[in-house]
Amino acid sequence: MRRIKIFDTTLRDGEQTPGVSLTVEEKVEIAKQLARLNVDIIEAGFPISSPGEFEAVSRIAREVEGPTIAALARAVKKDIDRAGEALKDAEKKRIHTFIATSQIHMKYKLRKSPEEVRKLAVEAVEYATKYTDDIEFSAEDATRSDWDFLVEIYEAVIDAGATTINIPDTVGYTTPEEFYELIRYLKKNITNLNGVTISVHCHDDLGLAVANSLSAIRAGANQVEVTVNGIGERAGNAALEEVVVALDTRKDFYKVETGINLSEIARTSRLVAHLTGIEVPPNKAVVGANAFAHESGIHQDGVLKERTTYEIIDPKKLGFSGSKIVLGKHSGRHAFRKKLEELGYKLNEEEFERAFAKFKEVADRKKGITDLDIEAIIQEELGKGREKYHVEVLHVTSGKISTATVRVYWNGTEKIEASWSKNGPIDALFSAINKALNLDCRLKEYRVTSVTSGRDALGEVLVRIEHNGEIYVGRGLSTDIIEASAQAYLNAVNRIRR
Ligand SMILES: CC(=O)SCCNC(=O)CCNC(=O)[C@H](O)C(C)(C)COP(=O)(O)OP(=O)(O)OC[C@H]1O[C@@H](n2cnc3c(N)ncnc32)[C@H](O)[C@@H]1OP(=O)(O)O
Ligand SMILES: CC(C)C(=O)C(=O)O
Ligand SMILES: [Mg+2]
Repeated sequence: MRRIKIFDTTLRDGEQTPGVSLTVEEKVEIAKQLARLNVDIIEAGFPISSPGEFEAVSRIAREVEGPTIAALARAVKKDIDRAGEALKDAEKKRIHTFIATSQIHMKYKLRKSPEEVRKLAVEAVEYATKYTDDIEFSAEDATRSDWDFLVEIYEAVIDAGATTINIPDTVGYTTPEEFYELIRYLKKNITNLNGVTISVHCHDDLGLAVANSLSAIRAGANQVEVTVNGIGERAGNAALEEVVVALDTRKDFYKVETGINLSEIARTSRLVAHLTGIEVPPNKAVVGANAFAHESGIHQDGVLKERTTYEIIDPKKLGFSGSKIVLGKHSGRHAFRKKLEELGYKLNEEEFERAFAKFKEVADRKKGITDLDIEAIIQEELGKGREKYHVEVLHVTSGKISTATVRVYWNGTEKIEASWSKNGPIDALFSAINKALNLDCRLKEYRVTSVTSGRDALGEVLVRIEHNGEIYVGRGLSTDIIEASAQAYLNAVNRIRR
């Protein structure tokens, strides 16, 4: 099978993500992880850009074993010197030099003619041979450049010593079909390609970076430049994990392979998200929190019976713990039953149906159903009809000292009133209930969640109380948080005094 080289530019283009700046230590840590992931080339940075960047590239060159270490340089001697010096100690080193070739860039940014640009490119590559024989040349903004000018400049830099020619879609402008044609065109028309690596570098401005990279591979490119989690300038670069996992999953179609150690993908993604501060969106392919999560009943049923019904990638193969079944309003009985089994509940059919109906009712109002919610539903359903105590909140004041007065009913008719003052209204409320019931228990957890939005939002209160060493869960739901708290507390108390 044709081998595709993975050129990781997380530490160079990825660090160009607005708001991201990695310390030397952080860059070294990511580089070591990239080596464990087994990328072929690590673009460690752009040494001329700052002393810290120079130091980071030098440290990576010295400390990271395995991949080739690359450094970026404009087609400028002082940039190439800094890159060459920073790479000095690398076992395998590459200088990556570039210059823009599109009319827009040459005319407005560089203010140079195509002839001058070609000359600078050739001189840069020749100069870089002073430091290494592994030289990559990029024609920046290639996809908006004249195709025949590209052929001319790539031929010239290959003659000058370039061993990799990179075709960047710098502004994410191309499409899979057009990029395919461009790569074919270059392969057909560049006359001195013998053994030279064809690389692509795609940006995601139109959301096509991965598709364009895959299309280029089909057209014959044998190196892809990617970043972990797809971070990078503007909308980012082609995501390493998406390209690599697509090639692996659709090996039947692409018929190529990479050297990536797939089981390191989850760890690498988490490390890069953590150190850059750029969180992975939940719906992101391959590494998003939802990439292997199933919420709807039909899918959950399928996955529980046979994972591959709704999963084309095995999450464990990428270093994730496995698929997730997330309970929500779209879930069905199979998933609900599985969750009850996991939580250790054994319900008869009638209890199960009642609990399931209640679960659907709650899920309609609430975004995320947690294990605690399920526990509360089950306890409430199993205890239905056996509620001994009810509470009425008569009065609550809130201030420096808060006071609550409650009336607690039992056995339908008996009632007692009690008041208590404490620092906060909820504390006063729970103490008043304890007093009315002559109860000794401690509040271990108190949670309020808004289950709907707007001014009349329903608040759900969940309490865990401890009594004689046992934990009891209670749940209350109301538009009034005080009311919901009292209900939740009594709900737990009813379990104690069943
Ligand atoms: C598509 C890409 O991702 S390219 C990489 C982009 N990454 C970065 O720019 C990050 C690091 N960059 C930097 O730290 C700085 O821009 C430096 C150190 C490279 C240069 O800084 P400065 O000398 O202050 O120049 P500045 O960045 O303002 O302008 C860029 C200059 O380089 C020129 N230039 C841009 N690309 C190239 C190139 N590939 N080859 C030669 N010259 C170039 C520009 O025309 C401009 O020249 P001018 O000063 O004669 O007008
Ligand atoms: C330096 C080059 C390869 C680049 O990042 C781009 O063109 O996007
Ligand atoms: Mg780029």
